[in-house]
Amino acid sequence: MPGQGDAGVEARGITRRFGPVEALSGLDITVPYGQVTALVGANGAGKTTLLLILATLLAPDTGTVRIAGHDALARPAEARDSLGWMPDTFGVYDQLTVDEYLTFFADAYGLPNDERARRVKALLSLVHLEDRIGRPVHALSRGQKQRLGMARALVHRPRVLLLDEPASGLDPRSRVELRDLLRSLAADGVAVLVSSHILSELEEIADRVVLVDHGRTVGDHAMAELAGASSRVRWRIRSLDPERLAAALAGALDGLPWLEATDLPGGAEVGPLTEAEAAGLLAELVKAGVPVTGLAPAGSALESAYLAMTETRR
Ligand SMILES: Nc1ncnc2c1ncn2[C@@H]1O[C@H](COP(=O)(O)OP(=O)(O)OP(=O)(O)O)[C@@H](O)[C@H]1O
Repeated sequence: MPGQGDAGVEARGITRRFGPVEALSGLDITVPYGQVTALVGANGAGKTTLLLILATLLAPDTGTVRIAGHDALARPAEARDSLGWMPDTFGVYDQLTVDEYLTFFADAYGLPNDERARRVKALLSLVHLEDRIGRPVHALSRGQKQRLGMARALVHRPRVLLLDEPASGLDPRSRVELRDLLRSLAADGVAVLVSSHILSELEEIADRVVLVDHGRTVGDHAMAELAGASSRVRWRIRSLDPERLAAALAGALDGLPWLEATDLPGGAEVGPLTEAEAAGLLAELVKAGVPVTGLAPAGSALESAYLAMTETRR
């Protein structure tokens, strides 16, 4: 899909205050076309504030924002034509039916009359809500509303898609479908930016991750690069004799003072340890006669990168 500008989103030096709170303090972000970029950070890090600014719904105090090549601050209407926005909470219009709701937005985006009905039907089928046609929006469940919100964001075939916690109300099947949908949009050339706290899920969706902390970008990594990083992670140990494992780990804790161990059914979780440290611990356990049946990283590479970032910033 031909895009304007080098990337879907290019924002530089964004600052935004709310009274005494500096929500964003010089944040930079680039969201390339054809990729899913994950926006990750602790509660209050500034993710929603950033997404609202990129969606042209909130003005920054300083900085520049380009959406599909358009200056979003000087020409917000042009930027809006190029972007789809899915907020974390669903808006109003509860009295409309599901199809009236989408038709309203198709109309607002200036879709030609003869295309509107077809587009609405195709979108409802895309988010598996065809059987809700004619039903009021207020009768939808939270997850169904999320899916309708996704359809709304796609009405005008945007080249840039911004999603704030899109998976939060979804059941497991809908999450898988959301993942597939975002991957296929990226494959079509759309620049997708998605914020979420569900790191394991993002790892399967995203090509890149931008880590935000206290209103600043503190990391920008390709997911493949993170997977190869040898950072300390937590490890899950399975044992035929969990009690002996717990006793042996209690001994090991003296030699590895930073190590924390948590009992799990049938084993324990320990960490943070590098791969080499985990192998060393395993050798100690085997030497102590503990029947170990499994040793595997407990979290994802993204989770490790995130924990490493927040560990140093506490
Ligand atoms: N309208 C507002 N008025 C005052 N303070 C605000 C407002 N919006 C955000 N803030 C503050 O700005 C900071 C960043 O908030 P933001 O909602 O962007 O964080 P977030 O990363 O999206 O958090 P979460 O993961 O909890 O959704 C927080 O300290 C928040 O309290």
